Amino acid sequence: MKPHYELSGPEDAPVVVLGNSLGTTTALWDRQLPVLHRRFRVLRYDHRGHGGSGVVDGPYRIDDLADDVLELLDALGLARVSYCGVSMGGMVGMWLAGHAPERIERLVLCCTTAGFATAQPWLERAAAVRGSGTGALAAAAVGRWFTPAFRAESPEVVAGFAANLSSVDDEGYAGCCEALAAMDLRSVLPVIEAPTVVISGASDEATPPECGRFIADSVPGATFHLVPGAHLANVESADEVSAIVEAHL
Ligand SMILES: O=C(O)CC1=CCC(=O)O1
Repeated sequence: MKPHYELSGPEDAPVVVLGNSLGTTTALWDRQLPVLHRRFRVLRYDHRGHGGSGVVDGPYRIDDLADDVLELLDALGLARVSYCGVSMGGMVGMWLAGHAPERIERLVLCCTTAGFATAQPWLERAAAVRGSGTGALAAAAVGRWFTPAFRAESPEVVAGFAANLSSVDDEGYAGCCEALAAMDLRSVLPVIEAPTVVISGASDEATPPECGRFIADSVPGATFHLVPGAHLANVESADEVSAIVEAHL
């Protein structure tokens, strides 16, 4: 299904697509926009069930989320783009670069993994959210997304992310959890041709730095950066991440 999208920045500039993590919306990238708009046309979109996108019943697979991006690129007449993704958005990026290499110019993978050790926690979370809704997850989620120091310093930013998560459709969130349960992208990493940068948050417990290092070691020529922050390190270390992204793209 074609997702909700927002295009911004200079109309004649090369396009970079920004992919979000589970439970977040296009607002995830607000802090990167001033830097990216200097040189790029920015295409942000929401995963199915998230933000302004429609929802279909789950379970989904990462392939479905990636097909949504390809449908959007086709609808906008974009043959080839660069792609940056945080967490689940990064998984979509790995899938696209591995399965549709002709569409991906350069790749940034932030706070992500090519596979989880076990599916069970994701299946349990899918069941929990179908029972109690996304609002019930918000407090625990922001505890994974931001360090205690950032939560204390920027409570209004954290509250905004919690509110956005609470607005995510329950079935859409659950379907994405099931995509994460089934996701294993390890076999595509060695065939990725797009020049790739991997970024991890030093305090990320959801996709710890060793997950990023594994990706960087497996994608030919990829480089690895460790920045301060937890799972949404692009928010917490916005300047560092923006500089890495701009330099790579
Ligand atoms: O559990 C979370 O919220 C962290 C996370 C894992 C995959 C993703 O996109 O976010």
